[in-house]
This record gives sequence, structure tokens and C-alpha cells, in this order.
Amino acid sequence: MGCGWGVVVAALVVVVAAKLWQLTWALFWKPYALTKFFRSQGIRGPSYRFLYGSLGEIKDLKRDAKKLVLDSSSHDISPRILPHYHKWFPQYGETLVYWHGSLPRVTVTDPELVKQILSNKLGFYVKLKFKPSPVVGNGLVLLDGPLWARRRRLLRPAFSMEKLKPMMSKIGSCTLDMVVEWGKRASKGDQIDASSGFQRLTADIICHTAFGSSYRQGKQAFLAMKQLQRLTVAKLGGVLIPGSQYLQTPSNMETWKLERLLENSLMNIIRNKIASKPQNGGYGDDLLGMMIEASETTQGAKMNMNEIVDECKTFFFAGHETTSNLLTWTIFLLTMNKEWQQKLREEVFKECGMEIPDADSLSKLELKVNLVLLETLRVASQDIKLGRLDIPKGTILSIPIVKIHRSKEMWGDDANEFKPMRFVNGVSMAATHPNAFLPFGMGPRVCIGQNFAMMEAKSVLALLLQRFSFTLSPDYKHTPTNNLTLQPQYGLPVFVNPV
Ligand code: HEM
Repeated sequence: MGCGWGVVVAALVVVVAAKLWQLTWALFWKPYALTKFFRSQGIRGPSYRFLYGSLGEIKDLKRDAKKLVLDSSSHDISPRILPHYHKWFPQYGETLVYWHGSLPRVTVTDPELVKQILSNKLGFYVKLKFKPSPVVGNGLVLLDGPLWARRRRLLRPAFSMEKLKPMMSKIGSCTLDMVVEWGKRASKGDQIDASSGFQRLTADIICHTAFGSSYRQGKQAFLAMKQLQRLTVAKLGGVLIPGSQYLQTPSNMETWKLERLLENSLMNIIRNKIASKPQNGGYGDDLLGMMIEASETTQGAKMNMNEIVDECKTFFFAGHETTSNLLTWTIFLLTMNKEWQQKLREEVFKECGMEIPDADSLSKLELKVNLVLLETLRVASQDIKLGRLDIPKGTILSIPIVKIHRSKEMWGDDANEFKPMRFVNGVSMAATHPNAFLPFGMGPRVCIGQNFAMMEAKSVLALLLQRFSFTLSPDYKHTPTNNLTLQPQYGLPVFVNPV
């Protein structure tokens, strides 16, 4: 008996010792070994700090950066939104390694290497999974491998120009509702926060275009998703203590409640849509209808309910704030460059008059939009060779698009100036490298909603410029901030005047 207990205790000691060794290796020795490995290739960066890596320093730098108010005419926004890169690039060069907890993160700005990562033909690079990720679901944005390929093939038809054209009238009518509201406020001399206006407008547009007649239920699901997103952002940037996501904290309980609400609302919309399909008709012109249609008519397994729910979440997540920010920053730039505001308005009048633009007239608008900033993250799923660099499995590769878009080496000495004419000979000729312009990414995972977003942004802008001129309010503070997407921290107060 005594001998039996002795064996159990000895086994326990061995297991605990093995776990402790694993932990010490992962949190202590491995980062030091990797630091040496990266240094031997000339990749340097801030030293690893136990458990937190560089997160503590990044947090402090970001906290201080949030207090900065930039000069409105400055396009170099990196001191505010990427203060860590702003500090480290001059110190360590643009290919540097820093630490997300105990995981190494290598930045890549060389367009050739960026192209190699984003072309990703052999599946070496997989998406970084946000955890927890109730917001994006397991949709197209985060899937990898054969699951991603099948889903992309099923969804592609829904985003073809042909399918998108019928949505233009919905985009037009949503915008005109906003125009009426802005007109009323303009007549009282009120200033308008264009940023929150565009947030509401693009939410309306995505709910109408995604769910058609189920718009109201779609809006309820959308609002739950926005709250979930806020909770998720609050959790990002901290160290995730394993298991903490299962504790009954107020924030976790709020998250679970919203997840159930989002899930149930979306399931109801989908069930109703399937049940109310006319005998000889289709599911309708909205994105959800086209998605169900495509999943039934394409060869191979149908998309099941959970997959469709995941893709609805993806449309909300990927298709709302991105386009809203594009519109916000475009209006900001047009208030700073009045001659361009006038040029665009003249072009709109010439091609569309006072009509709601259709696909034809839109295609004639040469509106240039050059401020779209995103950071794309990928993870190496096995040891790989990137250019001359050896990248060990598990390294997170970070492509700071904001930095690439502002690089003087690639865009010239006027990189920080507003010069739409640099695109006059096409996107690939605007910089020294054809792939230096990456607002929608590139390669097989290029944004599937690119046409949708550009069509939406052009329609909204045309309708606004036909009716209003925009002047920046003296209350505006130039404080771009990163809430997953790039937004003005205190909104974009403008005065609108009828033209
Ligand atoms: C100005 C607006 C937009 C910008 C700047 C933008 C940007 C991007 C970028 C950079 C990626 C690639 C990420 C990567 O390489 O992993 C992406 C992917 C994606 N975008 Fe967009 N996007 C916009 C609008 C939209 C809209 C309106 C939708 C849908 C309604 C959408 C849906 C998606 C989806 C589903 C993906 C994942 C594609 C895949 O991985 O196969 N996006 N977007």
C-alpha cells in the first residue's frame, strides 16, 4: 500500500516537474534562444521581458501617444497610432523583432517580402486568431487552408459587380435619409460629427444590403455585435491568463449574453429567409440571399447554418467601420484641400448631374482616395525562408501598412503630402514598387468586399458633394486612433453648407 502511494507521488512529481520545465522553456529560455537566433541574422529589437515581452513598453508608449494632438496638416500619424514602431524603427531598423508576451513578432516593410507573405500560395502563413473572437466568428477573415478556399469560392459570386449593382439604389436611399438630417442641422448652423454620421450610415447600408427585408432584425444583431467588439477591444493588448475566459467575471458574462443575442438573432433571420422562399423564386438580391443561393447551387457540400451565421458576422465586422473610416478621412482631407473638394464636385456634376449615381456614372468618376490604413497580421505556421531571413515556426509577421504607405523611400519626399495626382498613371506606378499600395491587401486573400466598399464610398461621396460643401470646425482635434480600424478619437466636427 505504502509503495503504491509512493509511485503515485513520484509520478505526480515527474508530471509537475515536466510542466514547470515546459513553462520555464516557453517563458524564459525560448525567447532568449530566439533573440540570439534573430540577432545572428541582423534582426534586432527591444529586449524580451519575462511574461510581458514588449507589451508593457507598448502600453506605456500608447498611453502617452493618446495625449498627443497632431497638427491637422500632418499626414505622418505614426507617432500617435504606432508609437512603438515610431520609436524602434530608427533604433533597430524596419525589420525588427519584439515580443507579444513570449511570442516573437517580426515586422516586414520590404514590399518584395510583403508580396511573398501575402501571395502565400503554399499556405505557410496562417491568420493570427484573435482570442476571444466572438465578433468575427469563424468566417472568411480568419479561416485558413481548404476550409477558407471552399468558403471563398462560395462567397465570390455574391461580390461580383453584376450582383452588387442592384444594391446601389439602397445605398442611395440610405444616404438621402442622412442628407435630409444633415440639411436640417445645417439650416440651424449646427456643426455635424461626420464620423458618427458615417458610422450610422454604413451600419444602415450593410444591414439593408446584407439582410434586405429583415433589416430591423439585422440591425438588432448588428448592435449586439458592436457591443461585443467594444468588449473584445478592451481585452486586446493584455496578457491572456489561460482559463480566465471561462470565469464568471462581469465582462465575461456580458460577453456571453451578447453572443447568445447575436447568434439567436442571426439564426432567426436565416431560418425565416429559407422558410419564406417563393416556390419559383430566389432568395433575393441581398448578400444573405445570394450567400444561401450560392451555397445551394455550387457543387459540393452546402454551407450549414453555423457557417452562414459566421459569414454574416464577418460582413458586419469587415464591411462596416472600414468603409465608414474611408468616408470620414476622405471628408477630412477634402476640408483640408478645398481645391480638391471643388474639383471632385465639378466631376460629380459633370458625370451624374443631380441624379443618384448608377453603376455607369460611378465608373466615370475618377475620385482618388488615398488614406486607408490597416495593419495586417499573419503567423508563420512552419519554419520558413523569407527572402534571406530564416523565420522560425510560430513567429508572428506584422506588416505595418501605415508605415509602408508613408515611406519616403517608396513614395518620394512628398510621401506625407496629399497628392492624389500620384495615382494618375495607375496604382502600380504610384510608388517605386508596384505592391507598395495595400489598403485592401493583395494576393488570394485580397479584400472580397473591395468593389462593394469602393462603390459605396463613391456613391455616398457623390451624393454629398452634389448637395453640400464641407468646412472643418475649429473644434476638430487631429487625433487618429486605432480601434481595430483607424478613427478620429474625438470625431470629425464639420460645418456643412448647401451648394
Ligand atoms: C474601405 C473599406 C475596406 C477596406 C480598407 C478593407 C480592407 C481589407 C483588407 C486589407 C483585407 C485583407 C486582409 C488580409 O490580407 O488578410 C480584407 C479582407 C476582407 N474584407 Fe475587406 N475591406 C474593406 C471593406 C470590406 C467590405 C465592405 C466587406 C464586405 C461587405 C469586406 C469583407 C472582407 C472579407 C470577407 C475579407 C477576408 C477575405 C479573405 O480572407 O478571403 N471588406 N479587407
